[in-house]
Amino acid sequence: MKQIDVAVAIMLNTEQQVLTSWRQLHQHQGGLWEFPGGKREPDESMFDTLQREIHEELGVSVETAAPFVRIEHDYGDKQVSLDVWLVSHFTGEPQGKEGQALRWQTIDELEKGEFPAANAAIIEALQRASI
Ligand SMILES: Nc1nc2c([nH]c(=O)n2[C@H]2C[C@H](O)[C@@H](COP(=O)(O)OP(=O)(O)OP(=O)(O)O)O2)c(=O)[nH]1
Ligand SMILES: [Mg+2]
Repeated sequence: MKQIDVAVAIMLNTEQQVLTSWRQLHQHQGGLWEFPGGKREPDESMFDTLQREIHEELGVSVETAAPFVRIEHDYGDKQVSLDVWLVSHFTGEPQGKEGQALRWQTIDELEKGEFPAANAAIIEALQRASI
């Protein structure tokens, strides 16, 4: 089974809110909210992927991040391995560089039903960790 490696960013602002981004309808799992990120390219480390994707999607630079949790999920049409990072420092103001809507929410406000199924485990881990 071929798994797709995905780097995913939990970006927090000074009010302890997390950034979520809307997945456009044409994308896999479109019409749902996500934590920003994307697929690893050959020869990249997961941290390289994280920095590249966050720069492409939001126009900001990830300075420091720590691995938080890894989630494997089978959607039937695609198998993903989500490498989730807690981004402790970034520079710049996030903007939807690909036309996607962005919003900031507290961890308590995150609703599993608004995200792809794999994200339920991420949201549980965040709520348990009380970051
Ligand atoms: N970025 C992101 N992807 C997620 C999340 N949850 C989840 O199941 N996924 C899945 C959906 C996709 O199958 C895959 C990530 O793909 P992506 O569409 O972000 O990849 P990408 O940025 O490289 O986009 P593209 O070049 O293929 O358009 O992981 C999440 O919270 N964030
Ligand atoms: Mg993406």
